[in-house]
Amino acid sequence: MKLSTRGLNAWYGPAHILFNVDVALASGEVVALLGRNGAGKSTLFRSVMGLLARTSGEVQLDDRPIQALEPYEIARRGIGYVPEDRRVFTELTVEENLIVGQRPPRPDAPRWTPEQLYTIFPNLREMRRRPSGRMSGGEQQMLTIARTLMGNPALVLLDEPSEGLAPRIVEQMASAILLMKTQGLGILVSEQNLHFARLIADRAYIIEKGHIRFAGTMAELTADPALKDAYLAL
Ligand SMILES: Nc1ncnc2c1ncn2[C@@H]1O[C@H](COP(=O)(O)OP(=O)(O)OP(=O)(O)O)[C@@H](O)[C@H]1O
Repeated sequence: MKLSTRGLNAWYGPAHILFNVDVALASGEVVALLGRNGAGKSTLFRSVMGLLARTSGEVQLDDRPIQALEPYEIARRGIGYVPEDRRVFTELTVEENLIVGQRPPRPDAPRWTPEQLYTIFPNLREMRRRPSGRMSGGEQQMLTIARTLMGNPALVLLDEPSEGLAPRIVEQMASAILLMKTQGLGILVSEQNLHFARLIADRAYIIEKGHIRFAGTMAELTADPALKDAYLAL
């Protein structure tokens, strides 16, 4: 499956936030969307999911336009979205949260069970019967991702999955994302942290003030330190 935007613009009320954004994501690859606070990363994800009142340009899934669809229809076509404000059902146990996320399998996407997700996120297995309100922020972040995978998406958009995590948990998150990729999932990860992106991504985009300033491989990005100085946090 392939997701792409062409000439995507987005507004919040009168404020023009995204300018002619072209990005693409295919099954089986991890792509980083890098940019500072307020650069427009979350807005791009929300625009793709049909959550913004005003956009122009195109969002295509396998070359078919999806920008006129409702958010739930876009999700049903196989795009999973994990927003920054991770929300778990705090009264439910870890395993109950996973079951709530379950959707029918799709032929063109990896199929997940709680058991497989526990192999990717071993912490969740130990806590499977614990109410999810009694977990750390990092564990809740992992649970939100795992619950999204229970919907059997072909592609997922992860909004800053490493944010606020302890270094050891950041490493677990990186290996979880790489395991998700080996199952054939396509993953677009927004990130401020170049170090985390280097651990996981094949390609990257840099967004600044709503414009894509760089598109290329991680090797190309690493080879040009001026990009980091100009557009990314240290
Ligand atoms: N609901 C909103 N109404 C008006 N402006 C908004 C709204 N949400 C975000 N913005 C503005 O849009 C711009 C892009 O914000 P966005 O959240 O997409 O950035 P980001 O790259 O995801 O950064 P962050 O890491 O802070 O989430 C910022 O200038 C922000 O102030």
